[in-house]
Amino acid sequence: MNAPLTGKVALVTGASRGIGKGIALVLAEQGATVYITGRTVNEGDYYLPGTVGGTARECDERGAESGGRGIAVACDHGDDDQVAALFAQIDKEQGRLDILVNSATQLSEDLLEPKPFWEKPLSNLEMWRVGARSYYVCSWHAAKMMARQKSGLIVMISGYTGVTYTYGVVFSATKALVDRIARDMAIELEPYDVATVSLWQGLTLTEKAKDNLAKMKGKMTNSVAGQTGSSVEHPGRVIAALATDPDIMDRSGGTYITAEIADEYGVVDIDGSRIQSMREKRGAPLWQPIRKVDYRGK
Ligand SMILES: NC(=O)c1ccc[n+]([C@@H]2O[C@H](COP(=O)([O-])OP(=O)(O)OC[C@H]3O[C@@H](n4cnc5c(N)ncnc54)[C@H](O)[C@@H]3O)[C@@H](O)[C@H]2O)c1
Repeated sequence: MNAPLTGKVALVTGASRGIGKGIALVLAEQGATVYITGRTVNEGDYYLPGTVGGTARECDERGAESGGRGIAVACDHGDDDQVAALFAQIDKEQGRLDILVNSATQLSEDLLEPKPFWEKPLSNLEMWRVGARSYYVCSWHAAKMMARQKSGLIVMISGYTGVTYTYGVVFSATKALVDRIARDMAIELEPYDVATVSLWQGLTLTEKAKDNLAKMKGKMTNSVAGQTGSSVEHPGRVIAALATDPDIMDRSGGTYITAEIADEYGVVDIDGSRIQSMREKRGAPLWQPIRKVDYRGK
């Protein structure tokens, strides 16, 4: 029963499907109690696949040996009151929070349409509301609990798009913003031994990504060409390694390429394969994530 994350409490936002779901499953398998959010209200079959209840059930199954489990909470991350209620619930039920993974992002339907920004609707700014602002709001709540307990890890799921042009102006700016939020939060959280990191995730074979790749067949954009992609669980394995690293504070405030940090921890994908970083694969030296630096006034 003594798994690496036994006794730890985690929250993974946007985990009814996609990367959030993959991360939740790994954290539960490694022993954590994982709160899972998504907007889906499960009327009828609570455990419907593709809903928060469905992920919670899979977490229970994956945590059968380690004592890990999933707790589903319907929460729209665009609604501050719902998010406040979520954190009040975690505090009441667990009294602590060890890991926050910000993953919920409301991608626009026209994300892949190659139109300039002024020809896309202003509603695309939803990606800032649920994808950047929402990362800040959850981190704000989590920081209160983590500073109180003097430990914790806050993870931003970000991407190379923080420094590259990918899928247009709004999407790229979303990732640049969350990278920067993680860097500055780290400075203020350092006295409390709470770490923040932003992870540049490469192509990940979510349900949606597989669908998009099928649609794009034969007309691959520069941003995805040549990538093989990882499973949705690979980033979860990396986050579990970060969460159990006794020297995690040395990394706090940094932006890391998930594939590169996986190599540092000896983490492989579920099929045993090593995931290659896009930077390595395509020799793109300008894609420099910023590792931990103290840039205060320097
Ligand atoms: N898939 C990739 O290849 C890839 C690569 C790099 C980075 N990322 C990043 O990973 C993160 C997750 O992306 P994904 O590919 O898993 O997306 P996805 O669309 O498959 O999953 C998004 C999840 O967020 C939830 N969500 C969306 N809006 C919400 C809201 N308002 N409230 C609560 N939950 C909400 C959805 O229900 C879903 O569970 C995003 O930040 C994305 O930019 C993805």
